[in-house]
Amino acid sequence: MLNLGFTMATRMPGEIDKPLISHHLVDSDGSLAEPPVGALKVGILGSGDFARSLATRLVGSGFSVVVGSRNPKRTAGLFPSSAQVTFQEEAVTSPGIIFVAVFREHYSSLCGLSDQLAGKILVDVSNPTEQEHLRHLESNAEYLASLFPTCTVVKAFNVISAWTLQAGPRDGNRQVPICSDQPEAKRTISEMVHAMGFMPLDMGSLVSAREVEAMPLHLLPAWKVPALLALGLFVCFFAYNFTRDVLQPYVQEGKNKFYKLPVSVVNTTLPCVAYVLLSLVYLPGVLAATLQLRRGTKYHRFPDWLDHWLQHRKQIGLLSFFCAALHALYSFCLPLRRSHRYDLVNLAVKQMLTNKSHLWVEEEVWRMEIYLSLGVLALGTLSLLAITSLPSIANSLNWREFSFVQSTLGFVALVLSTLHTLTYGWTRAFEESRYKFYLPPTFTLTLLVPCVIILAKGLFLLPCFSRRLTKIRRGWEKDGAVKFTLPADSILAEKTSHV
Ligand SMILES: NC(=O)C1=CN([C@@H]2O[C@H](COP(=O)(O)OP(=O)(O)OC[C@H]3O[C@@H](n4cnc5c(N)ncnc54)[C@H](OP(=O)(O)O)[C@@H]3O)[C@@H](O)[C@H]2O)C=CC1
Ligand SMILES: [Fe+3]
Repeated sequence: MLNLGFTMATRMPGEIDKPLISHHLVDSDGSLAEPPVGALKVGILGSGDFARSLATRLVGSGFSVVVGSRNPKRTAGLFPSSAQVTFQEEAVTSPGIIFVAVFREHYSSLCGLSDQLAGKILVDVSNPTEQEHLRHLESNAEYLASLFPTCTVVKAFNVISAWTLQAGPRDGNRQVPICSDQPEAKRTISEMVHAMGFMPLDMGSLVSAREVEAMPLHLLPAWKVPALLALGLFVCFFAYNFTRDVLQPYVQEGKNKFYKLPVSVVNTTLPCVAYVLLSLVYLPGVLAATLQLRRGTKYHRFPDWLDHWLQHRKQIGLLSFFCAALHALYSFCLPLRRSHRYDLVNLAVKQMLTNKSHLWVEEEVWRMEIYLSLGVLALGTLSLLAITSLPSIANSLNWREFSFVQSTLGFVALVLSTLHTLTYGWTRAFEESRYKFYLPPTFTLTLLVPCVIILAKGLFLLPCFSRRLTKIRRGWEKDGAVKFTLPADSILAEKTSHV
């Protein structure tokens, strides 16, 4: 392994995360200190945004930095004073590790340095654009390796932005995926990553570079389907509520109720979306358990659609929480609307005219008290679920605690939401006057799936089903014989074992 200089500390057993070199070498006045004499020398080719941030972080982490530029005079002033900025040829002579902070299309312009670079580690930090990624079959790192066959290429740091490097690891993404065909070189760069305060993540050989380079191109891939689902539900429920609450009074009675669109209709739509989404978090688990019960074994792959659905439960749950939180906020705003005040005043005037002094419907009062309380409890439970799904919190829970919160408390949230919806509806579902255009009140549409889930969960608790499910999940087959299994299948089955 390459020696990382005399500032290296000895690592104690178990201290995996402790950097071998003290990072953030900052003077008491906040400026970056000079690297210690004898510190490991690192070269950087390029003097752009990334090179500057990298040099700053490297100097701050105790490395000696030499930058290779085509025009050192122009760029020297932009780098920390302790970094040496010189011509490319001079910069690559002494360091054993060279960061290539130039774009792929300029790699070939570095070929003149092949002799000086021979035997050294080249760190490829580049990121392709989406078009480049599709256009080139080989990754940037593999291309660099093909141009410099006498060098060892390591892919690293491409997922870290120049800004994160500059600001320090505390403000950004700490993980740095690394891959190379040379384990020794990979280890050396991992040490550097540690020293700079980041966490190295071994991605294997250089073939993985394509995957590593694709990482920053993804735009929330796990959220695409859940977000589209939530949007689709929102559009459907909004259209339904618009037809019932705005279009119908306009067409049949000539009443203009379009003012309801921004707040009232949205607020009737949001709880429906939240409620259906929450049901969709628990429905695949019920389907998976039903499939296992029917097949009598867990060693059968679930259909692809069910597997994908199971994997997206967290995102669907978080979107459900988001809609529920918005519903709570909108509900707070309802009494603030001018239309609401007019309604109240009009009601008071109407009462006076009809000589009624005391308006108090005991049943309505109770209904509202109960459904508000249940709504607050449901939102509180959903908040707990959302908080525990954050990686930092989830990592601090053991498997049983996590399963209890996500499975048991999640189910409690579903039951509370169902009760909230039922008490909101109370007898409304059966009142003929509530059916407009022959369309039933919206909440009745949302009740079917959660009720099926609650019923199924109740059934699974019955001894005959629960015993059978336990047996299946522990690997006891219908005929008593344990079949040959693929590990992937059992992992998949385990994922649903907390249904
Ligand atoms: N900016 C960022 O946040 C991130 C950037 N990266 C990667 O880092 C690399 C550099 O990016 P960035 O610093 O932003 O880009 P810049 O355009 O700011 O810098 C590119 C540098 O390449 C050097 N260079 C060397 N040879 C040539 C040449 N023939 N033609 C033009 N320039 C040349 C230039 O330095 P000189 O003139 O001194 O020779 C120039 O400053 C890229 O591969 C990028 O994908 C990766 C992650 C994040
Ligand atoms: Fe509500």
